[in-house]
Amino acid sequence: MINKISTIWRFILPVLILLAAAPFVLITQQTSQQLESIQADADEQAKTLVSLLSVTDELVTDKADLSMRLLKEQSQALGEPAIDGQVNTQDRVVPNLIFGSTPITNFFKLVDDLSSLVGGTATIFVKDGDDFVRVSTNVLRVNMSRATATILNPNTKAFAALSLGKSFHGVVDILDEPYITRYDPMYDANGTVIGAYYVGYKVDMKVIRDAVRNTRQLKSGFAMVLDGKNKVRFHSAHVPFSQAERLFHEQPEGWKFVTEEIPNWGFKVVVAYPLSEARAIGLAHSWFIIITAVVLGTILLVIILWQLRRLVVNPIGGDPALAIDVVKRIAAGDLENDGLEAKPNTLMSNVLNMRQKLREGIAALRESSERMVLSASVFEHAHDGILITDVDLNILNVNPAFCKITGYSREAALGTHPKNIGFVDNDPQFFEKIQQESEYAGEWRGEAKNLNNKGESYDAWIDIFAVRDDAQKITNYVCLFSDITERKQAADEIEHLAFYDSLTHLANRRMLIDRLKRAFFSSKRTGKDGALLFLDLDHFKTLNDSLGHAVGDLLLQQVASRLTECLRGGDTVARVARLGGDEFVVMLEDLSSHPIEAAAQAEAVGQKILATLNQPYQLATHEYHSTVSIGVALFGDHVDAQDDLVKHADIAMYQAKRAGRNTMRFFDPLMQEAIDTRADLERELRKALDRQQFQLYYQIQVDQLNRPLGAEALIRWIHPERGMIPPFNFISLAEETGLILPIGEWVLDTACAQIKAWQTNELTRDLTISINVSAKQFYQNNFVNQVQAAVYRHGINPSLLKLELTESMLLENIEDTIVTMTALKEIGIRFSLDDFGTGYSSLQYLKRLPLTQLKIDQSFVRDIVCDSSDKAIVRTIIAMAKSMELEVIAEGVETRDQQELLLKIHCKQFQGYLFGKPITIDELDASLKASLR
Ligand SMILES: Nc1nc2c(ncn2[C@@H]2O[C@H](COP(=O)(O)O[C@H]3[C@@H](O)[C@H](n4cnc5c(=O)[nH]c(N)nc54)O[C@@H]3COP(=O)(O)O)[C@@H](O)[C@H]2O)c(=O)[nH]1
Repeated sequence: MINKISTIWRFILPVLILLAAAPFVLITQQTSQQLESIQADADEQAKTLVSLLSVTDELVTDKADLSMRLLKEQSQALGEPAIDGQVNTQDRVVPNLIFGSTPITNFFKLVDDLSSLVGGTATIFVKDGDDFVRVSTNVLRVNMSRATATILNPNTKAFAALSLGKSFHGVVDILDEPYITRYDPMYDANGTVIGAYYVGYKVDMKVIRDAVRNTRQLKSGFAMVLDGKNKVRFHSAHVPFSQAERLFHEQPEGWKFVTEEIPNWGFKVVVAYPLSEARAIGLAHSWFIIITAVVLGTILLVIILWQLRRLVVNPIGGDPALAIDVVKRIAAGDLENDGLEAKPNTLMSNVLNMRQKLREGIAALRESSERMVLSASVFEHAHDGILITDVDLNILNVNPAFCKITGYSREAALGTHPKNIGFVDNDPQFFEKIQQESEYAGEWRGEAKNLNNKGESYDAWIDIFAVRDDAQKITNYVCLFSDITERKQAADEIEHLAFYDSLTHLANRRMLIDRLKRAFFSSKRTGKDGALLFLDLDHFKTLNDSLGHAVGDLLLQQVASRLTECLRGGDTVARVARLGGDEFVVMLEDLSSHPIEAAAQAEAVGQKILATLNQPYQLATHEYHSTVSIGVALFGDHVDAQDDLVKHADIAMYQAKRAGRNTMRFFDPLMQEAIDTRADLERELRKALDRQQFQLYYQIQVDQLNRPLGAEALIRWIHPERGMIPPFNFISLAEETGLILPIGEWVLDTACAQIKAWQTNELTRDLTISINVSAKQFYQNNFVNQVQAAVYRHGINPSLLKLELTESMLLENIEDTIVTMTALKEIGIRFSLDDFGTGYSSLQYLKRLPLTQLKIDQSFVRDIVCDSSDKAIVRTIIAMAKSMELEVIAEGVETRDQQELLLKIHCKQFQGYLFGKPITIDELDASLKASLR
């Protein structure tokens, strides 16, 4: 229905109906008004005609009254009326009426005088029996003779009144002419009616007749005057008499008759008109109103339509009923797309948009609710534990699997922090890190050790991710986890079986090869060497054969555990494997990049193993003594395949067997020789300190005018057989063996003693001594105390002692370095940064070190004259030192050209062969004496 009739039409239709009905109502009303008006007009016409007659009546009646009075007065002037016998008149015998003595019959003077005086007619009647007979009259017959002896028509009202002794006043038709008459009874002296007086005036009907004749009611309507016998006396001229008479008598329905009675006369005035004409006139009158109403109505309708469209339909964007229908359907939950379209930016378009959005929203909600139901189901039934926290990691919800895995009830978990219920027990800072990192990553997964509610540890696979709101702000964390303890154990077991020896639980050959691959790769990347030690127990077969395999197995197990034990906590990374039988392999990584040093490190480990495995074994009830032969191959022995390295070590092991067992051999003979030499050197070095074979040489340091500033103390080993051994040949060995600590202490003490000696001489008391400090020495816990003790012991000015440190050693642990240097600086000790320019010092770090001096490495000085890049580096170092307010000393200055160039670029301190090689103190003192004098 709504679709069939639009709201506009539903609005317009009643208006149109009203507009259409209005003319009918108007016509009806107008016609009815017109009919009433015509009716009133007819009434008015009738009344006017009546009043005309009434006026005539009044005028004539007054005249008749006056005439009657005069007639009586004049009669009575003659005397009292009486009857005196009879008299004959016109052949009729009638009582003889006399006034006084005057007979009245045929006495005409009274009546004629009256007529001549006031007009009209007059008559005196005598009563004869019941009749009233005219005895004196000036009323004429048709033949113009006086109408004496005629009687008053007994059928008239006048006769009836007189018979009763009453007067009569009214219109009487006399000879078809209307007369206004007055009849008064005449009494004799006894009061008996003996006769009657009459006066009458013929009514002049001309005026009335003319008025009636000219009367026209509407077009066909007319007026007429009827007498008391309903005889038409006058009628409108435009209507024939017969028609007027017929219409009056027939009184047809289509005609309206208005009748007015004329009192006294018995006449009536009738105004008649056809109703059809009245209606036609009403209709004619209504046309203007109808047309006006239709025009105004149409204009009104157009305005209403225009405004309706402008104010309602256009903003709505369609039929309002349609919009209401759509809204109702939306309210009822019907959001189906019915293909409706609307102009943009209208209510309808917005409603349709809203419906579209609602539909999409509900679809999304439905989908999300389905997902939520699914999620809830997953949450409840998941085998993995799930916990949800707020942004501060307070637990908001946990699932049943959580309770099953952790043993904590839901109530116990809610509101608490995961770490309070044993999550990631292996990393106390874990959740802080997660929170810090989640801003960027938002997701973390991996293995962790958790504790259950009984405090038992279990392996968990944890997957944590952050949930963010629309503004990408983290609102929650969700943690999914599973207990992988059993899985891990099974995997570990499988791995163990695949990669480990079941008897000793050491790595097997497969594992060894795999680790070797990685170690090779790492060695190539870092440049650090590695070694493989191939171990074979001596005479193991004999043990097996004599005491049985079970005892043999016991030995193997104890060897394995001793190997593991003795290699734990060493300086190098060591991994132990059993290849089978009595063969073991030890892999060493991160050895020195220097082959000899690497070999020495490997040799040291080998020696340790030999010593460890040499200890007696308790094999069940048997005490047993075993030895081992070890073959060593270095990664640097030009092998690419891991198997080759194992073979090399195996070959070396056989060499050890051939050498008498219970010993170690290197695969490379040269290496073996170097190792042997080194071993000798170490033994010698250990004795050297006790035997005072060390001596300090001093190399002078000068200013820009070649004046002595001090000297660098450089150690020399004066070997009784090998002669003077330079520091290059033994310092690194001393560092590796730890002998550098007593050696360094000796250097410090000797240098302080020398400063003290110089302090006693005025010429040398301001000279400084620089000593080289190795990393091991510097990072001793008591190094600061050591220096301080030496300074106090010798009572020297600490500012004359300069410690030379290298960049690489300082940066090993910058924070500890700063602490140590600062403590020494507080004592008054000064620092020189040795070999400057060869390391990768960051300015940022250098700024934090309390340095006094930068020592430009001799490698830059060597070619400074011919190599522009060296010159640029040195210039930069000098500029940088200046900006940091540090002194600069150039070492290795051998030529005058080098010095001059360095002077030009503002280097003011020098050390090198140009000024003097390292020499004994005696030589230096002699030289100083000469130059300072
Ligand atoms: N921990 C300790 N280390 C020490 C000690 N004494 C020395 N050393 C370290 O040995 C390095 C080598 O010293 P050395 O062989 O004595 O060489 C020094 C000079 O002889 C040499 N030099 C000096 N001037 C010249 C030159 O003009 N030409 C040239 N070819 N060589 C020259 O330079 C070495 C001094 O170097 P530096 O120490 O960097 O100033 C030595 O570098 C120390 O690391 C010790 O007691 N303890």
